[in-house]
Amino acid sequence: MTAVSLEATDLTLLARLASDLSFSDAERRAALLEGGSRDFNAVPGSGKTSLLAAKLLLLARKWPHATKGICVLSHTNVARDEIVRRLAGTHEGAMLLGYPHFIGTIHAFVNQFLAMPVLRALNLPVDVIDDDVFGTRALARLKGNQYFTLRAWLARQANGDALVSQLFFKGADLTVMSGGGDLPGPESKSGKQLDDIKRALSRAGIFRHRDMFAFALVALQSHPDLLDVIHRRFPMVFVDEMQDTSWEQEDVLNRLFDGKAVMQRFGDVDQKIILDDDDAKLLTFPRTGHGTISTSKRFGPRIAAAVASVRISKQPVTGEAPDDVKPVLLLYKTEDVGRVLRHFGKLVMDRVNADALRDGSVRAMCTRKTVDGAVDAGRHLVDYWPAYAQQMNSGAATTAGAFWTLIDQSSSRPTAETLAERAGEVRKALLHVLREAGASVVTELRDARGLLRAVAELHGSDESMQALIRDLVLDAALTGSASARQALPGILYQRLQTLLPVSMTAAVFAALPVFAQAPASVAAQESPTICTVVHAGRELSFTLGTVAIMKGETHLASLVLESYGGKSKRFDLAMALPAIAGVKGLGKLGVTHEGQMRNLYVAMSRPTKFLCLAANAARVDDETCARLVEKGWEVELLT
Ligand SMILES: Nc1ncnc2c1ncn2[C@@H]1O[C@H](COP(=O)(O)OP(=O)(O)OP(=O)(O)O)[C@@H](O)[C@H]1O
Repeated sequence: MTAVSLEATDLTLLARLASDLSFSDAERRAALLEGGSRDFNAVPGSGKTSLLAAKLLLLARKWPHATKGICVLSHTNVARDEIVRRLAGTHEGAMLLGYPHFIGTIHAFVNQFLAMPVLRALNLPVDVIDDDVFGTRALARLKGNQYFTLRAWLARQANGDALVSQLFFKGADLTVMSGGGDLPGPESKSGKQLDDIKRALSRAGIFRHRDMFAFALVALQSHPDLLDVIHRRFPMVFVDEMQDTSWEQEDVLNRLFDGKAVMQRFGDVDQKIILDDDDAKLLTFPRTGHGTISTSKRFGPRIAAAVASVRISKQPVTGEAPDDVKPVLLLYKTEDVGRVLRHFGKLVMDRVNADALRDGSVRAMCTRKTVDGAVDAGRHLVDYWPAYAQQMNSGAATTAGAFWTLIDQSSSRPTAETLAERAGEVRKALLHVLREAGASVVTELRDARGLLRAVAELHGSDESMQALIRDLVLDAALTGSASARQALPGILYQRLQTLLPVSMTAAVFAALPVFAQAPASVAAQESPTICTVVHAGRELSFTLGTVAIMKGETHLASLVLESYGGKSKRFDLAMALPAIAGVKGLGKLGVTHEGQMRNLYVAMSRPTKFLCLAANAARVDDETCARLVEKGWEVELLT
């Protein structure tokens, strides 16, 4: 190995190279000075990425090799860009931005050094590597006549579409598997047809991201010398956001570098919220003897204490930032759930001045977009902000009620002049339905004008669609009464069936949110992801979304909305609040409950200044509220 070590005297340079950051504590100094392979588990807001960038700046100054480089791997382009931004600011750092070094995502690294060369050798073209494109193309291919048997089999499965759209290659023998569930036996006719779809799309150059890790294993098996070439090229390897690494990815990295190069991995195992990895038990981060960074530069002691109380590993979290705003527990009655976001906006404006708001972000987060459960609100984002449903329809401009509004206009007997307009409204209504049902015929449609053409392209004729539109425009009996409206989803299911996903049953179709009546609280023009509040002569707009989307962010003020775990059958904040208040610990948790706590841990650790938790008043007891107040919280009932 020809790695480079840093010494204590090197650290003095950081006052010049990274003057906005402080590394004076023993934990950060140990991480900077570590010269061997080691993991570092660090709390939210500890500055993992900037610490790594600072370390790289120091290493760059001492790097002696012309043909060997440092390899820096992240999961997201955001983390990569943050590292590059810091390095580009100094002459020393800029030297790491080109050959022989590599700074990029794990995917980019695996593609460049392993998968692409092997795909070329196998004569497989690469047109697109994208999970969504693959899914759309796989479902479109399934419509072909030759897949009749497979369609019949899929129609009997609850997860038919997911099985087809998530086909991937696993291992060096390129076994076809699916992220959507177990496939039928490889010797069965359906199994062979699924295999056929996957391999046909590969020949057309259409892949999913995880396929690249299987091709990486092919590369290593067919060219074992590659192992030596790569670890000799990169004697030092740094991995950021290690908790988001799947076993497929870690396995490739271990084969390449473990025991051969200095490998230092940074992350926070308690922030692992993406749990779709069957092999998660094999993951090794953080390894025994790992280093720790327990102080957060993002938030102060009260937020730190709350964050620590839901940390699954039970390791301490210390908040070093100022602590001048009390956290708030906002309680709401079930009927007031739709007012929570706007009230939070007022709380923020009461506590933070306009200048500070200009420089920092305000966000509202919920673990769940939507979830079933016959329990009181708030279960998910749509309970708090019904317009969010539009966001979930992958760009479809559907609000609950939009379908009925469009259909209503067409049911009042049209005159000849308005006939074309009415047909247009019905086309839009049908587009909403088909989008929400996940019909592949509309995935590439930008608006309803192309609907007939798309249907004609798929089926050779648009006659039945034309007839349906005509009937909906002219036949008031289909839409004109309450009983007709009740029957309409069933009729549409029959008449649209050849366009619907094979696995869609009549019951699932009739329960699509598009057929729900508009809740009175949804203003037609409400944005799906932005809440705007006017209060005391000021206006504040803030974004709402899932915790998964906002992980890694730093906010000025964050609202964490209670959510329901469909499988766990428990509300996350109802579970966590007694622990946050210090009434009792979290106790023994199942896997799904732990997942809920990890999401809360990520969400509650975003703000620098103001943390607000919102929960249904009926689920929080008096003792919890009283103990929170003792700990310096405000508890407010939304009235
Ligand atoms: N060494 C440091 N000295 C002073 N401030 C720091 C330091 N490191 C980070 N910060 C500040 O702390 C905040 C959080 O940093 P950052 O987002 O990099 O943390 P993180 O470890 O990536 O957090 P998370 O794991 O929650 O995504 C930022 O505002 C950043 O400017």
